[in-house]
Amino acid sequence: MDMIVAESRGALAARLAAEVAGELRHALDTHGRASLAVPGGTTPGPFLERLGAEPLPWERVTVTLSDERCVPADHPRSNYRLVAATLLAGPARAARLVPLYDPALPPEESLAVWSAELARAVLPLDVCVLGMGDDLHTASLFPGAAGLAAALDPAGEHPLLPVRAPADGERRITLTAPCLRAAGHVHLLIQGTAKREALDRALASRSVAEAPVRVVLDRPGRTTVWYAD
Ligand SMILES: O=C(O)[C@H](O)[C@@H](O)[C@H](O)[C@H](O)COP(=O)(O)O
Repeated sequence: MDMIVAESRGALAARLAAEVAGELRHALDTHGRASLAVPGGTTPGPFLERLGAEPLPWERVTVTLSDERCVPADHPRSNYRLVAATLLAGPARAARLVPLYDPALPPEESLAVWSAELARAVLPLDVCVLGMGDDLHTASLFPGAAGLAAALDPAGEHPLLPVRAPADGERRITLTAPCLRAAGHVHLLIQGTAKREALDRALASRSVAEAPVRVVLDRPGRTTVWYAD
């Protein structure tokens, strides 16, 4: 795991956007298309906006989410809504955004439909940008979550699984650990001393169940942590 510390949160967003754009360009040059997963939450907005302004052939890029709350796409908590409003607000609007959840379908059918679409058109991810919580979750792989063991299973064959966030029981859909670990490049975007301290706890932890973010940390040269105070 490599770590880059930026002098400000603005510089962090700009530097990560340039790095991810370069990795997408490499994927496009190598196999004609590129796939990217991005997180929701309160941190990634400036990064997503900077990336979306990059001059790429976005019509050949497929974007999806690291996880999704089980809410309609126009709901304030929707990650799809966040990404559509930031990353896809400019030149990147030509990209295809693949959701992880369709409230119009029964949950099992929604999971099957989008799992199949990820397998057909998105996976393996060329680039995966993730966030992290102070509780050491990433995507929606929350410690103590109902469904966590199946989502962490290294032999698991599902790219997507349902979980419930332990704090409030919110239903979520998450990319699973094998799916995250198969990504070409993983970038963990964190800000603030509380998350810096949480990262230290994750690195010291010996339990993936207690520190799910570990599923992407032990990847020398393929995972980079991006941090600013
Ligand atoms: O749906 C989500 O909430 C995200 O995908 C989640 O994994 C997020 O990255 C972390 O919870 C950090 O969130 P903040 O950026 O808000 O701290």
